[in-house]
Amino acid sequence: MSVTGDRLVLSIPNGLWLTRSDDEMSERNSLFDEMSEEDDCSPVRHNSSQANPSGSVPGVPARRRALPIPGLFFDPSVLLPPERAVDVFRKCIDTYFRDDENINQVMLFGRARAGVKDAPLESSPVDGAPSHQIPQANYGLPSFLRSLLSDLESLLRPSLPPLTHRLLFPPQSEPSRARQAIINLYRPGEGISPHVDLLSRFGDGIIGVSLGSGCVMSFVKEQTDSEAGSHDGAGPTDLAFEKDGHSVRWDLYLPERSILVLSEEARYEWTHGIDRRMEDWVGDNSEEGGDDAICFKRGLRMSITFRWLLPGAEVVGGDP
Ligand SMILES: O=C(O)CCC(=O)C(=O)O
Ligand SMILES: [Fe+2]
Repeated sequence: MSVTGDRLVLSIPNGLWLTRSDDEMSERNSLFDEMSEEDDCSPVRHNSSQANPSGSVPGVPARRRALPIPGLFFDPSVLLPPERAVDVFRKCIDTYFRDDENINQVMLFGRARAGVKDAPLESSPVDGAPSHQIPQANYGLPSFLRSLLSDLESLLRPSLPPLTHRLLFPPQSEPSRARQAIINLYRPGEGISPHVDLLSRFGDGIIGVSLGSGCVMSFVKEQTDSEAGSHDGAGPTDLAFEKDGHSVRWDLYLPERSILVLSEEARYEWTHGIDRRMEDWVGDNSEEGGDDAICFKRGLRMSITFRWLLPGAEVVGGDP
């Protein structure tokens, strides 16, 4: 692990926990799982009621559109423009991952806004104000991530409830907050164990961007005895929904360039994780009730996740 200015770079051998020296050892942060065996899906289409000819267990096909989980926002039609996605992906690879294939995670820290005293002198004048008085959005993050956040702010505005949008992109009048960007790189076959993002470190309102390749993300919620009993046999009929006695699970396909927002119940009460697989079975775009699935082989995937650091948690990477 090394700290360079506002940048904390962690080198994590595949399959090991990201370990910390503080009390968060007991909570999950980012555990990458790697497949030990090669798996493959040769056919492009698959009927979910049949066995997968490659011999792997396809499970239920994942869903492609928003899940009925309060606080989870996902619109498959809201995508980063292709050139922006390629640009950010390349920039991250070149800057953080090119020289060491063992690095699969990088954390960066910034502020939603620099206060007057923190604002860098070189910020460009806006509305005629002297440059040293201009609060700068996402100060501390590299410029390509600041631009990405600005794109996300515009892209998400029409599809998010205003309060959720405000949670992610607070107005200038609100006190400055520390933001973390975590960049995860997944080679095909790798995943991340089901987890809830650290409760002691991160606040509400998480944005995740998928780049390079899609993958299925699974959401699981443990049920109380009364919930388990009351829904007996009456869960959603959607194929991507699974329920056993004690938990419910939804699988959502995140295509490359897509954007996921987790807040409230989705952030606090559901785990999210990515199974380690070489391919994903995804429901086709036909109307509800169709059980055809399409196999997507996983490629090199990068996710960029933006989260709020709780007060006091900023010290992790040094205060910008
Ligand atoms: O790769 C992703 O999209 C999720 C990453 C994640 O959940 C995390 O780093 O906490
Ligand atoms: Fe997470």
